[in-house]
Amino acid sequence: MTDLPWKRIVVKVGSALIAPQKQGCSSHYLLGIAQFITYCRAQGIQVVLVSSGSVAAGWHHFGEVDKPSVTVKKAMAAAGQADMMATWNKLFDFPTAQLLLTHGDLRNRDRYISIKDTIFSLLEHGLLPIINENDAVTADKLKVGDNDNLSAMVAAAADADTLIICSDVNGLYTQNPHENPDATLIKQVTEITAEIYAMAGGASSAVGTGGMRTKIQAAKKAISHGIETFIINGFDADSFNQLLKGQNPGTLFTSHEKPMQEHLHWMTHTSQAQGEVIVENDFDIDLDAHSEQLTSDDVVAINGDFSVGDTILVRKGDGTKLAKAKSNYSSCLLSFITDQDDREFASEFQQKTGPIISEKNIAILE
Ligand SMILES: Nc1ncnc2c1ncn2[C@@H]1O[C@H](COP(=O)(O)OP(=O)(O)O)[C@@H](O)[C@H]1O
Ligand SMILES: N[C@@H](CCC(=O)OP(=O)(O)O)C(=O)O
Repeated sequence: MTDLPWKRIVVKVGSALIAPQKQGCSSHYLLGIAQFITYCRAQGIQVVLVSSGSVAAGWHHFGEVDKPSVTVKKAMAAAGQADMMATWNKLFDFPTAQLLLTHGDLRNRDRYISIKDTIFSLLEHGLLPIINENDAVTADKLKVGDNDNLSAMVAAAADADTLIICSDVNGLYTQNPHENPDATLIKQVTEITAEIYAMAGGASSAVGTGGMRTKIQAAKKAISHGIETFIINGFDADSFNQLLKGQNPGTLFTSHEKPMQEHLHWMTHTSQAQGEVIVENDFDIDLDAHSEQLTSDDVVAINGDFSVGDTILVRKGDGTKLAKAKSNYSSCLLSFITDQDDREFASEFQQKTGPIISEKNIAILE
């Protein structure tokens, strides 16, 4: 064993490790993961567990179904979540706590802060937070949809330094290894390019969601927050031995040296724009340095209903996304000013009320 450099880690466990046969939970593969978590905690490393598997664990209660409806899947999740927690609890001799989240919770800044507080309080008091999406209640518009992206959002909220995604393959291959025997493992990724995305396909197992594609999205979110990300094979106990020796058992995504500021990261990767402000195609203000210069004169259209403080997307009419930002105006007030024929009145109004978006609350999009 080596001295591990981690202070706080998030371990994400895929469905295939929890309920491989869709016949309820099995502790077969979880034992090695639980030992790894227990060892890390004994070294003073704080651990958050993001566990998939509620749907797969609850599946067997619903007869022989191949493709369950959305409603049945929600019911499977409700049944399987309790079983999954009970299985984890049998493997730990310290207390755990369950958090079930939706994107609706994470994208609301107040609820996001509240989630952060809860995670930190659990960690301070020595509990292991076990997090999953609240599949039983969520709807399309409100869900993250996969636990890879959820684990990256959780890692950012927990201010973790490392995210370990335990899957059913050794890491990212040049192609899906189940479909292409010639695919080779990529050991390290320093930049997530279009080429990396092109390698990653969807899930091919009966229980996985998202496949490698959502793992790359998760890595992208995590590394921009300064969080190193591993994709490893959770079926192989040696993966955990290697991690404990400071080695890379799968694919390592190295983190950015200069992480984004916390609230800008949240705005870029977790919050969802409630509306859009469309500017002229020839708009050329450098929003990074001069966001306050954006005025109603530049705005050609406003889409959606948003309130003061909501996240908005600023984009050009041709579709180019410029920035996500916190709006200082409601959509209603902004439309009122933009529609004014008396431009002098509009200008004076904005001088008194302040800029549409402020410099400290803008995240420039690549
Ligand atoms: N380039 C790739 N490298 C590795 N696996 C890939 C790739 N493209 C697609 N996959 C698929 O992604 C799967 C892992 O994702 P998924 O089934 O969602 O598992 P998990 O439950 O661990 O999230 C692999 O089993 C494989 O079928
Ligand atoms: N929240 C779902 C899992 C969603 C998911 O992303 O699954 P997986 O690809 O196995 O990590 C569940 O508990 O069944």
